[in-house]
Amino acid sequence: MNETNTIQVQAVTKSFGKKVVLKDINLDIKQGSIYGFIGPSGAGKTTLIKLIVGMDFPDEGSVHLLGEKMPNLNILQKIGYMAQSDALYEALTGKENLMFFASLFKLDKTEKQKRITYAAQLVKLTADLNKRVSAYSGGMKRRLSLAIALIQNPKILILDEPTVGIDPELRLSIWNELLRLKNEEGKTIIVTTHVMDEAVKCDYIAMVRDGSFIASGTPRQLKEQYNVNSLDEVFLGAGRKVQ
Ligand SMILES: Nc1ncnc2c1ncn2[C@@H]1O[C@H](COP(=O)(O)OP(=O)(O)OP(=O)(O)O)[C@@H](O)[C@H]1O
Repeated sequence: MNETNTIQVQAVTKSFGKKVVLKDINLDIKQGSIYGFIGPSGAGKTTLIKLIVGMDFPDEGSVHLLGEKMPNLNILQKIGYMAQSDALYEALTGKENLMFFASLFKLDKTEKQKRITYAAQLVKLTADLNKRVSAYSGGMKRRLSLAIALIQNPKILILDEPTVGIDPELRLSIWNELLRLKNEEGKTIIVTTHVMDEAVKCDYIAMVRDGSFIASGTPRQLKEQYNVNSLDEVFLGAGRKVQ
């Protein structure tokens, strides 16, 4: 398998009990692109992300990252994952959290220090690094989680609603950095979002509803296909088509 096919999802199906949460999902994500999953609450976005990261198994089908079948512990160093709920050590400071997560990866001392400084600056937490996380606001915790996802300089970033609870100015600067990481460093990024103005910044979008992709393509292709001017209208149009 070629490394340019960074993420491949083939005919994936997943159920919880009798509820089918993902139905025959196929994805082929090339290196150096941003892929967005957009869709209403309960559509199956987080479940799909967990299968891609290797936190759960599909019932049918397969997931490959960088040519390796998932789940696979050997490539964890290459994946930065930010979950929807923050998994932080509240009794530790922001810096201690970053140091802890950095120590899980193979980084030498200088590199570790450099990455902590970079990640903290990116999410504008440098001035608050010595405060305990229990004193952080919700938005600060999201920002720290994002910094942790970036700590080992992974090739692949998988971010579940990374900008929820973050103010518009910082959201913009985080998106600018995601675009830079893609353009200059060739990172491959998956994000989930409810926000159309973020979806527009993705190279490809999959609109997810009831466990299926109801539409997918570049933002431009989708608007042309539905002959509309906004992704909101594409989503409404695609939803109507499947009803
Ligand atoms: N571990 C689980 N056990 C049972 N049902 C689950 C489990 N995880 C998810 N589900 C169900 O699967 C469906 C899809 O959930 P999922 O979290 O993937 O949606 P989502 O699109 O990420 O929603 P949101 O935007 O609210 O995060 C929901 O109906 C949810 O209740």
